[in-house]
Amino acid sequence: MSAPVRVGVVSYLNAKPLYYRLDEASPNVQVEQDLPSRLADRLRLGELDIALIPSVEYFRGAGTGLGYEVLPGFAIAARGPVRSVKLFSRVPFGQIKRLALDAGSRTSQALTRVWLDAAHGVRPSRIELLPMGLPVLESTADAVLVIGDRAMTVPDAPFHEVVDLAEAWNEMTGLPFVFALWVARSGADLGDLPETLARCRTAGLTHASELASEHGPRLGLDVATCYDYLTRVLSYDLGEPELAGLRRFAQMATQLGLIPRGADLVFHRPSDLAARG
Ligand SMILES: C=C(O[C@@H]1C=C(C(=O)O)C=C[C@H]1O)C(=O)O
Repeated sequence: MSAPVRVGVVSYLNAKPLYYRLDEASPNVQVEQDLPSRLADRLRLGELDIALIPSVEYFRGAGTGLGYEVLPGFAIAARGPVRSVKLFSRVPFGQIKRLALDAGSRTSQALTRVWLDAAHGVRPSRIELLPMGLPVLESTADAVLVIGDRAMTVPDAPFHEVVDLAEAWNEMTGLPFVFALWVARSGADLGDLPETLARCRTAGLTHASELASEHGPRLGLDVATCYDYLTRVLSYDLGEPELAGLRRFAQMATQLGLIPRGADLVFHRPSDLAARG
């Protein structure tokens, strides 16, 4: 038997439908859960063959010649508010000088800077990481970006202004926002993994109520909220509207120097496509 395909998956609730029972569906995969930022680093180091990585990290890898390939048709995206990517600010957005960014994120880190620049003309002079272990309310930065499961339980009340960044993006551009993509290292032999992942996504969404009941209580969220989050708030397709959102984001992030110039989308082409004619 050939070596297992090393698959990195985001540990947050939002990604669960994309790899629903993947290890049962495919015996030759090794599934590893991690934070989005860590998955990006591990894919870059060659410790994984394919991973759900922050979309901005695809462009960084592609722009530095890593030979990354996007699996067509899949994404973690939102067409309106996403609920789990929020900027909590103690001062009016236009006055943010010191910004703390969730250490688990990469894409939303860039989105925060793109949005602050485009919507408020703000480029914070001091940018730091919000460590995973630090309670959000303990950060003394002017504003704090928080993503994923923990973002959904941070109260708004202690802050001056709070924004859902996917909603803000949609209001600014009229486009969906793409947070993460399945990205493979070029040359990785994925076998029939793309087809298996498509089946997992279908099964995951069919079993969204089971995922909501399993994870809601653990995360301190009610099951109906989780179900709504998985089935209505998030979208898992990479269609034309998502691609338009992704390209616009890449353009704006490039202008701010957050992505190298010339990074373009390259899609993974199944190895048996040519054989099928
Ligand atoms: C919507 C979210 O998407 C996540 C956000 C990411 C990022 O900001 O880099 C990466 C992966 C996604 O799972 C979230 O975690 O809340």
